Amino acid sequence: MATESREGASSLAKMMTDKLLNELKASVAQCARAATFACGGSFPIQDQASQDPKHPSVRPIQIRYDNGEHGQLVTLPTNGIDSPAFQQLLRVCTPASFGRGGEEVMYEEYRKASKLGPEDFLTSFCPYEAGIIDIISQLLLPNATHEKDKRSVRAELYKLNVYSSPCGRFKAHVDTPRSDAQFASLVVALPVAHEGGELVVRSAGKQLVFDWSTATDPISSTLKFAAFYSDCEHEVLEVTSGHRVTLTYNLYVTRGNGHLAGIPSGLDPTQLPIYDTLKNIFDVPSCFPKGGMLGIWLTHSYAHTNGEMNFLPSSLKGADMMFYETAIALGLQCSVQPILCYSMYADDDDVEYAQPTRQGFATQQGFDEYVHSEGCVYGNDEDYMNVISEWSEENIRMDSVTWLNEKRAELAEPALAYAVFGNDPSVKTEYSYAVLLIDIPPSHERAGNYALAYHLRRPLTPMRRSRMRWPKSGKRGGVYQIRVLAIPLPFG
Ligand SMILES: O=C(O)CCC(=O)C(=O)O
Ligand SMILES: [Fe+2]
Repeated sequence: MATESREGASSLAKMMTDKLLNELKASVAQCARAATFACGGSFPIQDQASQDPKHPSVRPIQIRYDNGEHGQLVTLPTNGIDSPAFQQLLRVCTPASFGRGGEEVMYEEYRKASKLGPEDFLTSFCPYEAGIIDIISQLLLPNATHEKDKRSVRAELYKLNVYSSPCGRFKAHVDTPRSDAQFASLVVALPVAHEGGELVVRSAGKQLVFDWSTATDPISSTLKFAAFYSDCEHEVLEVTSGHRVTLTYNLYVTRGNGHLAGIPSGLDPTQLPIYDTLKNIFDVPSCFPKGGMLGIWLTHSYAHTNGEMNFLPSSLKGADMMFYETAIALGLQCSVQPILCYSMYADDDDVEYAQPTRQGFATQQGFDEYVHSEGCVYGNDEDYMNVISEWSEENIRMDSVTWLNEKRAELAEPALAYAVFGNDPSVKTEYSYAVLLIDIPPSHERAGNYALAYHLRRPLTPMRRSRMRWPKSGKRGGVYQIRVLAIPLPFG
C-alpha cells in the first residue's frame, strides 16, 4: 500500500514536471519566434528638424562629392533626379561588387547597383542625431541589467548605394561581418523617387518587407530606415522605376557606460514573457527536487569561439538576452558556453550543413599554432579522442541537460582544427554551438530566492561545481584561447 502511494506520488510529480517543462518549451519557442530581428521607421524631412520626441523630423540631406574636378553638392529632396548635381552623382558612382567565397565579384544577375565608398563622399546625415541609433539600441541591443559595463552601438558609414531601374537589385545574401563586434546593419533610404526595390529581411522562417517605394509619396519627402541582425538573410527586389539611393552603416557593439546612446536601461525582467513560466518550475518542489540543468541552444549566431571579441553574455541578442535576463532575475546561476558537438560516432550532418561565417580565424589559428607549438599531429581515433578530451575540462553528457529547444545547424562556429595524416592527409574542423545553461538548485534551496535576486540583480545560488565544472578560459596556455566544453552526441 505504502509502495503504491509512493509510486502514485512520484508519477504525479513526473506529470507535473512534464507539464511545466512543456509550457517552458512552448514559451521558449514562442519567444524565439516573436523576438525582434529587424526594425525600421521613417522621418518627415523639414527645413527645420524637429526635436519634439512625438514628431521627430530630419533636415534635407546633403551629399558632397568630387566629380574629378570640383567639389559638388546634392541636397535631397531639394535637388530632384533631373538636376545636374544628382545626374553627376550617378556618374561618379562605380559598379558595386559583392563577396563570394572570400572574393569580391561582379555579377549583375545577382547584384546590380553602383556605389561610393565612405572616402568618396561626405553627408550631413547623422543617424545618432536622427535618433535612429537610440531606436536600434533599444530594440536590437537590450542591455543585461546586472552587467556593470553597459553596451552601446557604434555606427560606421559603409557605402552610398544606388539601385536604378531597370534591373537594380541585390539577390538574397547574408552580409559579411566586418569584424566580430558587428552585430547588425543599418540601411537609410534617401528621398529619391523610385518604385520597387523592397528590402526583404528573413530570420528563422519569418520575413519582414520594407517597402520604400515613393509611389504614394511622389515628392518623396520622407527618410526611411531599416536595421537587421547580421545573421539575417536579406535581398533588394528589382527597382522598377527611378533610383533607390541608400546609405549603409555597419553597426558594432561596444562597451559603453549605458548613456552614450541616451538610453537608460528600462528593462524589467519580471515583465519578460518567459519569466512566469520559468518561475513556475521553482514554485513546485516536486519539479527537479534534487536540482537539474536546463539548456537553451542560442537562437542567434555569435563569434563565441573568439575569446577576445565575443563580448558574451553582453552581446546576447533578442530572445537569447531575454532568457539570460530571466534566469538572472530568478536568482539562477547561468552561463553562456560553447559546446563542441564532436561527431566521431554520430553522422556528420551537423558539420556538413553548417555554414560558418568566420571559418578563417579559428581554423587557421587553431591549426597553425597547434602544429608549431606542440610539434605533433594526430591521425587515429584514439589520438583524436585525446585532442577532444584535452580540450574539455570535463565531459558532461547531453542527457544530463534538459534541452528546451532544438539546435540550428547553421549557428555552428568553427572551434577546433587539427591535422589528420595518413593515406589522405587533411585538416579537419570541429564546430561548436553557443548554449545557455541554467543551473536549477534542489527544491529546498529555491524558496524565496527570486524576489531578492531581482532586487539585487545578481544570481544568489553558487554554481554547484560538484555536478558540472566549467572549463577555464585559455586553458591551453593561450594556444587556442577559446573555451570548449565537449559533449558526446548521443548515438544514432
Ligand atoms: O539597400 C539595401 O536595402 C540593402 C543593401 C544590402 O543588402 C547591402 O548593401 O549589403
Ligand atoms: Fe546586404
